[in-house]
Amino acid sequence: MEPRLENVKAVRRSKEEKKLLRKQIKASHTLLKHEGISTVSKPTKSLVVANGGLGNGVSREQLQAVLEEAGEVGSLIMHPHKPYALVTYRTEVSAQTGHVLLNGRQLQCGDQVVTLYLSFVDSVDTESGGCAALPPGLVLVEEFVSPEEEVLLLDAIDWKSHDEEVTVQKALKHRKVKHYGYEFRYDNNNVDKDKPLPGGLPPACAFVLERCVRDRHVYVVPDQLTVNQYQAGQGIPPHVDTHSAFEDPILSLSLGAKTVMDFRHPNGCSVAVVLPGRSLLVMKGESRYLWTHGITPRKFDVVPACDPESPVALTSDLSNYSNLTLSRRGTRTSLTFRKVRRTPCDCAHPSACDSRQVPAPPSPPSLPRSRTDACRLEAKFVHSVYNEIAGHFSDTRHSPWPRVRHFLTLLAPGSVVADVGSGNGKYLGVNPDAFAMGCDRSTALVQICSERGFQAFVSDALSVPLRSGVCDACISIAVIHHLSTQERRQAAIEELVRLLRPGGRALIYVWAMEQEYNKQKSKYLKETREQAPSGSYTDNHDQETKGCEATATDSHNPGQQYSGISTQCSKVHPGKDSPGKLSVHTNRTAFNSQDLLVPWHLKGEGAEGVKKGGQGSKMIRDHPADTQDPVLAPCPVFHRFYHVFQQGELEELCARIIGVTVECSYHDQGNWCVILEKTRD
Ligand SMILES: O=C(O)CCC(=O)C(=O)O
Ligand SMILES: [Fe+2]
Repeated sequence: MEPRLENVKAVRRSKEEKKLLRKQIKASHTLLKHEGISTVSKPTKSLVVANGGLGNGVSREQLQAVLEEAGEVGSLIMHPHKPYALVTYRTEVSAQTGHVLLNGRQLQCGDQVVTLYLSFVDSVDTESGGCAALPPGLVLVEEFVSPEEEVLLLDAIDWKSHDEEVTVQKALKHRKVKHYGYEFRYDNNNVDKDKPLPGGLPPACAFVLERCVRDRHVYVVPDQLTVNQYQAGQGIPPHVDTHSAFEDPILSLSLGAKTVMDFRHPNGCSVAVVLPGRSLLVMKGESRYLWTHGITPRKFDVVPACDPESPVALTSDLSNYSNLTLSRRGTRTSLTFRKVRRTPCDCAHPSACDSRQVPAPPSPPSLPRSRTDACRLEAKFVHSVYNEIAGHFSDTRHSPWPRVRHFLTLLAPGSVVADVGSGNGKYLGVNPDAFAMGCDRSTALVQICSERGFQAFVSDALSVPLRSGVCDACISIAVIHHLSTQERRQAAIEELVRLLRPGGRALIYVWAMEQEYNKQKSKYLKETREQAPSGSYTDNHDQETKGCEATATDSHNPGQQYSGISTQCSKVHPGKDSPGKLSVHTNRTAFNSQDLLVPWHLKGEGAEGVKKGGQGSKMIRDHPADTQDPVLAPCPVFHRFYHVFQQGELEELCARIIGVTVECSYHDQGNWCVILEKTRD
């Protein structure tokens, strides 16, 4: 009996080990795919700890303690929201011990358990970023009021009448809001300027206002106050305070627990600002008019680890930091003081200004009649739009489409692949054995590729700066439909063919006019607004569905700020009045013309949290952007030009090109696709 038992035990152990190894390999594939981190098999001093990130709810202290079981830790890098950490031990022996000892280790993080998987990496960049610049015009004044004054101010807020109005359930879900001076109406994002509230501002606030004037933060005394009280887990969606409602600047006094406020430029650049209790935030100029501000609803913030409990204001783009930790949120009350505006806003940011949007709608563009027209149309309705929406666009693009992945994974090791129109680079890491280069017309998207560790450069799809015949394969996914004439669409395919060596293959995807094929509706049509609420993104086949969709708020939000930004056509309505003009497509409906403008509703940071939580990476799940929140985030609308392809059109275009054969063509979730082979030079 003895030996048999021993045998069973041995088999069991090795099964567990095998399972662990499988999971570890899977984790390192995920790291490569989503984070661009390559692991190596030979031992080094550095390890990537999958699932050991701040994004998994693991705190720095907790992870450090576990890692030190294996030896002395030289550096530990934990980036905000990421599902991994990077550790460098003092010696390779310690790293090897850590690799053996800690693989599969389970950590209790709040009410969830995470399992760590460790793999060696070649080296770790230990650069710790400094403080990022604040958005222009933003000033943070620490210790603006004393602890005694803080108590006095908090006592002066009368929540009683507020609490009677809201049900317990609502109060639990949302931050508490109370207005003084004038009511701020969330239905039209404006104030009733002719209906001042009785009682004005609480007298207890007078000293704050005097101090603000004394210190020249404002020149005109504010006459409106909004008090927001946030419990841990509550937030405010990203928004710009309506230009036509309030003057510049806006002052926000933070009382109680500190929080992190996120500022975001329309180009996607974001800065997280730690607001300590008793500090005054002055939003002026660009930071007041152009950048959105918001607080992501979550229970922990990621803050620099140096002194997380200190009230010192640390303003930074947290993604530059390596030395970060989690800080539990508490109750924060903010007093936002504003001056009601009596004349239309004449700020320097008309693209974001609701006062500027009353004039007649700008005329929609027509289909181009010349090469110059086409370039102009694409510059305005494709290139500049992708630059403006790059951050949000990238947030909605994570999973490679299976058939594109399949094409890439079949390539022989060492193959050279060009992804022409690589977007955020989601295909560049799919086949680690191939050498993939990305290029895109959008500088902002190329920047995102580089940040993810991919090779990418800025290039027009019609003239890629690579030698002819250098590629074994090319992909062009959701790119050619953005070209506005047939000549240019054909030229884009010719350019792919030029890059291929004889025998090389290209995979092309374009959006299909036929969104229903073989009696099957594409996901784009199937996902109704209710199924895809604002900010809820899942990534799948349909290229242009997540994010360009109209959201539930659109139709109920007459006060929504349409910026139209670069496109200037957010109020374009096609049809009878504008013959020959491009029509604006209604998202998630069938196409009724081949050449059209497709709206993209730019969302802020709130959506990001949802996306990250939904990636299966065990990230802390930020509360989904709260569509019920009374503050409606202004949602600028951009329009992108598309030529949707009819059945057979893509093949026909390929057939015009000499030295090419179409190997196969298919319909894939609302796209027409071909694989072509270059038969000769
Ligand atoms: O809580 C804060 O500091 C900001 C509040 C705010 O942005 C607003 O009420 O518009
Ligand atoms: Fe605000």
